[in-house]
Amino acid sequence: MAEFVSGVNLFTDILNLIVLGAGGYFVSTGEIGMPDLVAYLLYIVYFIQPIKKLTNFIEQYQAGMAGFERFVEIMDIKPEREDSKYAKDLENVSGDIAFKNVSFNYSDKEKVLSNISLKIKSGETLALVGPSGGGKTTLCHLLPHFYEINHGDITIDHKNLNDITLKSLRQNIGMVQQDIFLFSGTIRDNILYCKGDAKEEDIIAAAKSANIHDFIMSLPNQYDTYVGERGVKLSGGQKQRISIARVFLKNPPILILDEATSALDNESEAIIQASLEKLSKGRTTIVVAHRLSTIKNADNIVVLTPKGIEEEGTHDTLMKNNHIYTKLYNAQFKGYMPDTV
Ligand SMILES: Nc1ncnc2c1ncn2[C@@H]1O[C@H](COP(=O)(O)OP(=O)(O)OP(=O)(O)O)[C@@H](O)[C@H]1O
Repeated sequence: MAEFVSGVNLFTDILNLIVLGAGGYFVSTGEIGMPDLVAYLLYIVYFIQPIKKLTNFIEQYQAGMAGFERFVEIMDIKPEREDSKYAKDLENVSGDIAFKNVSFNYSDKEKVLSNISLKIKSGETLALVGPSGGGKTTLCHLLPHFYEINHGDITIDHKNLNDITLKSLRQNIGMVQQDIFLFSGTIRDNILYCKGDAKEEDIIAAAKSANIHDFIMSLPNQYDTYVGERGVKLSGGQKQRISIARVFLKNPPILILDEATSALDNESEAIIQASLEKLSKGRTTIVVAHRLSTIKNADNIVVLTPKGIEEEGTHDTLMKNNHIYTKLYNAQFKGYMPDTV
């Protein structure tokens, strides 16, 4: 299709040149007069240019859809799974979460998570830390049922994920991920994605809570500003804050924050951290933390390594243990590297 579109655009460009060239030639030889030339120009404007606009529209639509499908893949489709006939909607969620002896692997080759058990009480924050590849993101992705586990149970409010309709499950979970997806459209469209019927004042309140409203108002078209290839270019921090506004608007009782590893400048990081703290208030939150400074106040910190859960407790308890967490912490704050993690 893309080849067809660019082929049509090339064709209309050549047609424009031929018509203009021929018009110029016949005017210069005196064979046609000005009225004919005007007719030629009208032909270009009314016939050829609309074809071009249409093909450009198709091109933009395709680019937008490709990105949109990637996003939907994350929140809606992965994997294609039918609800069981006993599945019920998750309603009035309080947000108690439990993983009981959960094992999971992507393929037959190696187990990514083996016999993981943990609990998160309603409204509390659990932080996952540990070396790269330990399975932190994977564990988060099991909660919205992106994958089927091989063994064990995952429950929300004591209801097994298998007995909850996928749609209602995901309506109750908000995610702020490392890879932020904004689709081609306006800033308003992007904030509205999870709640299409939201009122204007709610959109603005969400943007204010995500510390992005003032920036949006500084743009010439404000909330109607286009983002994406043909729109305004946004920094990583600004995109992150728009994705946070989206979750504020959705207002789910359960939150998954997979902290971005990419370097944000200190100012952006502080602003984003402040809005994430506000977002997680009163919600059951799982946070994957790479910067340990952000999770000192978490109710529970789990150290996940390829061996499984190696340590668990509050920041103070884990520092007293003087084991893996202490080494990770000291590596970040005192500048020396751990030798065993
Ligand atoms: N979609 C996937 N398909 C196959 N293997 C995967 C997939 N995603 C992750 N893995 C593998 O699973 C293991 C755990 O990865 P995961 O991303 O969960 O770790 P992590 O602790 O979140 O790492 P990081 O701190 O680098 O984000 C790794 O060996 C990784 O290569």
